[in-house]
Amino acid sequence: MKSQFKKQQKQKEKQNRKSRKRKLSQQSDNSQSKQQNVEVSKKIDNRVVENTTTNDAASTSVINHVIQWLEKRKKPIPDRIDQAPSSIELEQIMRLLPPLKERERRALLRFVEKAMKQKEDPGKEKKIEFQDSDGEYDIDSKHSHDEEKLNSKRGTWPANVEFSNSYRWDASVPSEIKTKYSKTVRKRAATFSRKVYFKKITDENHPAFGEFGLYCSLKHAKPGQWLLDYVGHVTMGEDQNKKSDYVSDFGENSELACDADTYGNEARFLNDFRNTGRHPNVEFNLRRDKNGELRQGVYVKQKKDSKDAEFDGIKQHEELLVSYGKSYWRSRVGNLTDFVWRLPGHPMPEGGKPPMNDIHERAQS
Ligand SMILES: C[S@@+](CC[C@H](N)C(=O)[O-])C[C@H]1O[C@@H](n2cnc3c(N)ncnc32)[C@H](O)[C@@H]1O
Repeated sequence: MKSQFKKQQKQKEKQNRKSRKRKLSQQSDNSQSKQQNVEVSKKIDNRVVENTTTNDAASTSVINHVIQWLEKRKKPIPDRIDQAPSSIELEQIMRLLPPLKERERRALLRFVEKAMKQKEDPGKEKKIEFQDSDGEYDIDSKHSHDEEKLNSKRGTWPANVEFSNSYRWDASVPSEIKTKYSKTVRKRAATFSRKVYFKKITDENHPAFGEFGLYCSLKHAKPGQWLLDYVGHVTMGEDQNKKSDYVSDFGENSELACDADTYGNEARFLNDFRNTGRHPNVEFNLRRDKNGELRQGVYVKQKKDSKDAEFDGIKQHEELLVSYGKSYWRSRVGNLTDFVWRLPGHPMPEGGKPPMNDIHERAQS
């Protein structure tokens, strides 16, 4: 009895699907012929006629997208949708649907809106996603003319450092910690970020003259914008290499250390603001990526957190500067007051950079 009922149900669904397909192809034929009519009338009297076709075709694809979304989630497709006029609005379609959860309603609306937008301007949607999401490491698209120009500014990646956008977990990190921070690790492309570039510092007055620095390649990086992640070899904090100059605290309780000395990405070239005459313009913030992996993001500072009253983001070719924290410097140079010779917002002192300002020399003395 049950199985016969099921059989009838299945047959009904099959018929519904067929009639839906027929209807959709009729609708698209209709809209095509309407489109031709509009074209013809334009040619005859050379006037811009209201394009009714757009509305019809748009609603047809709205229905299409709604059905596509429901089918993918194996949700019943009500007959009422099949019988709906092609001019139906998305809001009305939503009312014809089986009761969806609020979360599902929002997901469906987002899906249809995105699909419609992409149809209007297929290039636009992709571009926005590329610039603002953390999916940047997934994309292997063609470079624009501007990017090529910026690429030529980029320094040569040091041969002794393995480039990667994924963390390398030390075998000694307990598996509970590793899974807490990266349940499903996404394979990231080993490509440079398009938002930043690194190059040798040629300004003799710069405290890190002769080393590398990290610069903004975007026309304007807005306050609060995510730029890239600090990536490296991850160990427990107590196991960190004390001789490395590239260690950043990591983990929700800073129980880990992320060392980019011989493994990592461009974020390893971030310099500290001290003695540059500038305030820090970026900061580290922990974030979870779309798969829930914990990442140490490098973000443009928020206006309210900047010590520079005029701060409004970072301009193209401006150096990104962070604060390493006092303890980083104390462990290397001892007394910080003696080490700092130029304050933010202040000009170069007369006579230029003082002797013995190189932190490596100081550390050895
Ligand atoms: C994480 S690395 C930064 C990138 C480094 N400049 C490079 O070329 O690899 C840290 C090292 O950069 C240099 N550095 C960064 N900020 C500095 C500053 N404000 N003054 C002097 N040296 C700095 C120091 O040599 C420090 O040990």
